[in-house]
Amino acid sequence: AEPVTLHIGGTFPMESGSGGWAGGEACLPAVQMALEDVNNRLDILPGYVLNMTNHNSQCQPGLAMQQLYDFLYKPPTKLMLLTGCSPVTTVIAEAAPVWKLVVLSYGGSSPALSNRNRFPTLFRTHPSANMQNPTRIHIMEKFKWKRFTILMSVEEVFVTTAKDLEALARKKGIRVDRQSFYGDPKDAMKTLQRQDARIIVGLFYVTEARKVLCQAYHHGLYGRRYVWFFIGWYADTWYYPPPEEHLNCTAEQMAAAAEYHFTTESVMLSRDNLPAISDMTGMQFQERLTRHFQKETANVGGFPEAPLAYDAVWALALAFNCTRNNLPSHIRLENFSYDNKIIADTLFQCVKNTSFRGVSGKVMFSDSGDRIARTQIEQMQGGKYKIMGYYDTTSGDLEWYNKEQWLNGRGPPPDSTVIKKH
Ligand SMILES: CC1(C)CO[C@@H](CC(=O)O)CN1
Repeated sequence: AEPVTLHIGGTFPMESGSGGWAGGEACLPAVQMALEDVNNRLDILPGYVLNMTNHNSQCQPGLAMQQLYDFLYKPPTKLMLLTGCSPVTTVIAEAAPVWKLVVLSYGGSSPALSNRNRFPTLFRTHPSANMQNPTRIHIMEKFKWKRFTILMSVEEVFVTTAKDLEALARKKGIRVDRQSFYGDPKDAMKTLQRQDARIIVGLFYVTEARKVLCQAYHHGLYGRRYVWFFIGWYADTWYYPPPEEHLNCTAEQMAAAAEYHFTTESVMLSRDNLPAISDMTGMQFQERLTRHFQKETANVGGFPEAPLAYDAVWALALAFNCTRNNLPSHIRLENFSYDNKIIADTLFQCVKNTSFRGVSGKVMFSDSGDRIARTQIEQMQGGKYKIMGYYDTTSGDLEWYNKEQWLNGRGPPPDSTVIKKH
């Protein structure tokens, strides 16, 4: 018999529009690869074939609303929606429950998306930006730093991340000061100097990071007595000053200020040699996806997040499979409609119980639908990032390689309030 088609909708930000994330360039091919792989598997959804209608959201919420309308009011009925960047995920995941739709986001990092009241049916294979906070606190404790300063740009994702970081620090008796800025960090940097800030966690996009680094150089806020934490998903050479940004720092000055800074980022590609459920290891997936592009993958939007997009389709397919096996005999998956509570509730439970080895690592969701992922810590040494270790939030274990370096080879700098032993 002909296989029955199950339809899904997907939005992909192919251009960054107003400075958003243009991750669709790599994530759309990754999703299409996953749909092909799942449809070729006889042991998953036998008798069914998955089909996706996709739109280019340009990371624009307004455009995404129009596309949601298109998904909903143009047949055929969709059983689930895939979304990319946070602003689009926010509007679609807030509306979706009205049509009893589950939303799976492969690119939403905003901590605000963990709100189960606003987004009751949202799950994301992309970790929340908050996932890095327990790691940052663990490192502060490891080096016995009792005080640090958050320097942040006032975008929502950084404001929410900073709030979570402060709350965690307070719980651990670590003092936190916070300096925020929008666009130009100059005044905030002057305040850091006045407050004798030594351990600084930076929360901003890469363009602001370069301005901060150049200001740090000119204010002398670097070297033996300072430790900077930057976000780890900037490009490896992010601190080279692009001429068009007119930073009044040379490459050497930027490199000097950047030396020995730490970064934290969520692990998005499994390093396991054990193959994932798709029979590929993370590396094999990456090699296969690279063949789709004629240019350097470092310049392909969303390439680091592609494993998350690939695994989102597997999570969706396994949840459909689970739903098929748990429906009452008189109801079939293809009977899904936007007011069918039994299928919607069964599907929600199946997604909630997701647990499989993906190319991005173990895929599991917390009660708020967040991706549970490990964090990677690196340090800039001699202009190159070196992996310092991994932190597993679930177990609280820090796998540390003892390769960190400090200026003049001595131990970590004091945070200027460490109670000196008399
Ligand atoms: C790590 C990054 C770049 C964080 O922003 C995500 C996009 C978003 O949250 O809108 C994509 N991944």
